[in-house]
Amino acid sequence: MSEDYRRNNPSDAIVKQMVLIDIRNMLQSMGKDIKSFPLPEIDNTYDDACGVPREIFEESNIESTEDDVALSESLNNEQRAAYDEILSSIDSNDGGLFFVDGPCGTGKTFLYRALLAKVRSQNKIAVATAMSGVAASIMPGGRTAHSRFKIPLTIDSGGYCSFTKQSGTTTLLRTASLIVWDEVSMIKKQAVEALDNSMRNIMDRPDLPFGGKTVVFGGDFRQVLPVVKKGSRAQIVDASLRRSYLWDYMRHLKLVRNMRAHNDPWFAEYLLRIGNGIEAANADGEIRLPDEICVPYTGDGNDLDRLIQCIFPNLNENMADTDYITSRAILSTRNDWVDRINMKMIGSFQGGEVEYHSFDSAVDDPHNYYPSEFLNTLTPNGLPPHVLKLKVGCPIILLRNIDPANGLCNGTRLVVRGFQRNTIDAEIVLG
Ligand SMILES: Nc1ncnc2c1ncn2[C@@H]1O[C@H](COP(=O)(O)OP(=O)(O)OP(=O)(O)O)[C@@H](O)[C@H]1O
Repeated sequence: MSEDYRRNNPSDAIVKQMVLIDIRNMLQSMGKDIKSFPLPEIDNTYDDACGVPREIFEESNIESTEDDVALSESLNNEQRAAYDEILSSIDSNDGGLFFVDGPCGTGKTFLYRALLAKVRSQNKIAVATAMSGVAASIMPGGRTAHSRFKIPLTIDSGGYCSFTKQSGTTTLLRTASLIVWDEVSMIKKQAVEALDNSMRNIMDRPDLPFGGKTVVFGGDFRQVLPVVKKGSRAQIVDASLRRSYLWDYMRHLKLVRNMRAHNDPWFAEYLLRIGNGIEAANADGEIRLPDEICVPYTGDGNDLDRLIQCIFPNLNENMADTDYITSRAILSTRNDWVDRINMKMIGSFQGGEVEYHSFDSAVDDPHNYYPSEFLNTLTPNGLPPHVLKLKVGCPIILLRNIDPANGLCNGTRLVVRGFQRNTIDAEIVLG
């Protein structure tokens, strides 16, 4: 970080201040305060935000590209109707809630991008969020909803977001003309209701949903629903936004035409049949995948190698090609399988291997019930394995929101370019 600043600034003191300001901003975006760390005092003279809350400063500096501004000209009829309706709600005083309802590939993201560009080109603030970091990162200025709205990780009905009335988040949300929240079908209704409660409060309009803002939700209930640990089907459905009191306030904007289908119409229709529950299934509700999209299982011990060979053919000739690396992926349902597949894949890459080890120890464990050998075998969500093996050129995925404003958020895909003792040099390739 300091090296970047040093190029334009010979003074050590100024470089130090600029780095401290960056660290403060990153900590702020994670909901932390630099004052709780033993770091030198900050001199705000070097802060380019000049006292404007960081959230507003960043949002007002998002510049829409020419391509994004031009998107509105190529909307299809359904997208155009939704676009016009949402824009006219922004101009009204009482806002409105919208749910963009479309199966995968019907151009929901395309529509959000067109809306965000239009609103920002009028020098208004548009806040773009999604449930996952990956979906957030394909919208300009996108953030995960949890980090943007400070939604508590566990939340009951009637809860509130954890920003205060004096915070930068409050100023941002009060000023915003449009809020977009994608993948809301995957989020628990209590999280959306918490934002509703907080918005009614900060806007001082307790009788209007979201305090009279224009909020565009999007998602597809045919895809993934909220996670309810050990929840039954009924509990999962009950946790979804469709069961919220807010659902009835939403104007439903349907997108039906599949804009991705021209690449692979058969697959688009197949996914739609599964999502709509009309694909043939056996008595246990299981669907048989057609042979032409399967790598057959033989049980001879080489199945995983065959799968890797099929998805990543000629890996070593193509490993420098970022398009090749990022346009394919092997997904797995369990973390221990992900680790096994990763180990095999790393073995297939050319070049020297570097190993990073975690430091696992249990706090307050005087009888050593949790020895580090045991802790090292655990594969919890969101943490890398105890032994992380990497090679230059291999793809990696970020598991934390380190610097969302600069594209480093949970789900960003990168390619390893080099190694330091405690850090990895990597280049963002997607997200
Ligand atoms: N009006 C349009 N004109 C041209 N291309 C479009 C249009 N709308 C969408 N597309 C293209 O169709 C593809 C799918 O669109 P998009 O990603 O917005 O769909 P989505 O509904 O968000 O899909 P998913 O639910 O899978 O995320 C993209 O390549 C997008 O650029």
